[in-house]
Amino acid sequence: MSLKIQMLGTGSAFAKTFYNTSALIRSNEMNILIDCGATTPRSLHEIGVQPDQIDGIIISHIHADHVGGIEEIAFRLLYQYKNKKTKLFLTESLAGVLWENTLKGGMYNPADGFSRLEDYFEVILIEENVPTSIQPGLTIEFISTLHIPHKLNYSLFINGRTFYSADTQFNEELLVQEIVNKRNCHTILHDCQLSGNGFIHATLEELLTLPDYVQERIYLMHYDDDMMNFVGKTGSMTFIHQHEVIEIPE
Ligand SMILES: Nc1ccn([C@@H]2O[C@@H]3COP(=O)(O)O[C@H]3[C@H]2O)c(=O)n1
Ligand SMILES: [Zn+2]
Ligand SMILES: [Zn+2]
Repeated sequence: MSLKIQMLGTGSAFAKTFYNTSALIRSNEMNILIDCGATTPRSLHEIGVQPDQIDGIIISHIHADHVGGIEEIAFRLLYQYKNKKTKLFLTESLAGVLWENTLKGGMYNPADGFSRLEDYFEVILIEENVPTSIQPGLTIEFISTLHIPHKLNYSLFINGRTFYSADTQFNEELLVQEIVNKRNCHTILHDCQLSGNGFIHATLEELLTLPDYVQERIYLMHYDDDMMNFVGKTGSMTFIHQHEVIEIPE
C-alpha cells in the first residue's frame, strides 16, 4: 500500500502565515491526522477533507498548536455528522491530561451523556516505545522525547522508516545513533526554531551540526513566519511546505 504524508500546516505556535504544524497520513484507504492544532480544521477544509473522512487522530502532546482544533472536530462529528466517532490514538497518560486539562472545559456535558473522552472518541491507548499497528498498513511507535521538562511528549516513528518529531529539543544521539544509524530511517520531519535560543525546540543552529548524511534526510517544519529569510541557509536540510505531499517509504 502506498502511503503519503500531506502537511496541513508547517508553522510554529505563533506563526501567522503558516498553519500550525500538523499532517495527514494518507492512502486510498485512510486519512490519519497527526495532531490537530487550532488552525488545523481550516487547513483540512482547504484541502477538501471533511471531519467524517478522518479515520483517526494521533496526539503528540498538549499545546494548543497541536490539540486546539480537537473540540471543533469532535463537535462537528457529533452534531453535523450525527454522532460519528473517530479514533483517537494516544498514550494512557496523555489521554488523562488531554481530557482533564484541555478538552473538559468545553466538552463536559453530562446532561446529554458526554462526560468522558470516550463519549466523543473511540479512544485507542498506545503503549509508548512499542511499535503498534493502528490501521492496516500503518505502524506507529510513540517515542517519548523531551520538549518541556515534566510534560508528556512523543515523537512518532512511522512504519519503521519515517521519523516525525512533533515538538522536541535537539537530541543528536536519538537522531544520529538511534534513528538513522540503527533504524536506517530515510525521512525525518523535524521541528525547527530558526533563530534565538532553543530551550524547548531544536534550533536550526543545532540541526546544522548534524552530519551531512543525516541532514540530507531532514525536512524542516514548525517554523516561524520569517522562514523565507533562511532559504539557502539550511545546509543539506530542506523546508517542507504547507499542503506538500511526500511519500512514506515502504
Ligand atoms: N517554556 C516554554 C513554553 C512555551 N513556549 C512557547 O509557547 C509555545 C507553545 O507551543 P510550542 O509549539 O511548543 O512552542 C512554544 C513556545 O513558542 C516557550 O517558549 N517556552
Ligand atoms: Zn508546537
Ligand atoms: Zn509544544
